[in-house]
Amino acid sequence: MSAMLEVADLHVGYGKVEAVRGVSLTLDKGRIVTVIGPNGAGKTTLLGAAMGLLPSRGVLRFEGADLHELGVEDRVERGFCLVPERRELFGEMTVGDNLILGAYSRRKDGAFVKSALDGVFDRFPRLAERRRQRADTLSGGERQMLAIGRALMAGPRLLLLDEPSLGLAPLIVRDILRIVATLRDAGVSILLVEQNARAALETADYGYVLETGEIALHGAASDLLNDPRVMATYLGGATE
Ligand SMILES: Nc1ncnc2c1ncn2[C@@H]1O[C@H](COP(=O)(O)OP(=O)(O)OP(=O)(O)O)[C@@H](O)[C@H]1O
Repeated sequence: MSAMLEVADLHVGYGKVEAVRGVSLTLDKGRIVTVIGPNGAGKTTLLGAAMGLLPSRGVLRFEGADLHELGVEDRVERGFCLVPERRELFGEMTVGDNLILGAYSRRKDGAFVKSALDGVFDRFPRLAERRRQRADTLSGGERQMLAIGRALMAGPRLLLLDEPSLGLAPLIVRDILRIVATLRDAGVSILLVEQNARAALETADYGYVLETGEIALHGAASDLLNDPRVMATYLGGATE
């Protein structure tokens, strides 16, 4: 089976500074692949290149098609959707209106928008309860749910998630990542970038460790959770 997303020897830089240096990874359809690593390792940069927000060189293919030939909108059309690290919600708009913006590319198809909205509200009852509330009145966890919900409004096939656990309490992180796992079970493929290595590896099928722009280690997520190097550096020294 060929990979849904194939990245090989990818280089991404800001001017002369190379932030991603020869990264290779693959993501098979219906899987959660996580990229873990410390602050500044290049995780966000990697997602930016995959989404087409940053120029890159190397192999970048989606279902066999060369992504370098596709702009951001083409990638969205093919089913890419990025949930950015800062969530980037419109605070003064209601929860419902933020969600509807997520279906912007299909805004003229009222039946699609309604059914997508119903789908998000089924998945996130908390957002349904707060649909008329301003987004800036939500808690951190609810904002992350809204950011993911807005991405789902576009009907994604590949979700790029940038640090969904950022700033959230451990119990909320668990809730959010449980939802991420249900999305995978519903057929959405997921590239999950995280600093919270344990939570990410407990959720993902496969993991890559990114250090200063290079893949230091990769393997089945369950193996990485028990890898002494990962344990020592990213999991606080021991498994629970
Ligand atoms: N706009 C930019 N201009 C110049 N350098 C940048 C820019 N954005 C990121 N960098 C640099 O690229 C490197 C990788 O940053 P990146 O944000 O991709 O890391 P990260 O692993 O996502 O870290 P974090 O968890 O802090 O977001 C860092 O050295 C960072 O300082």
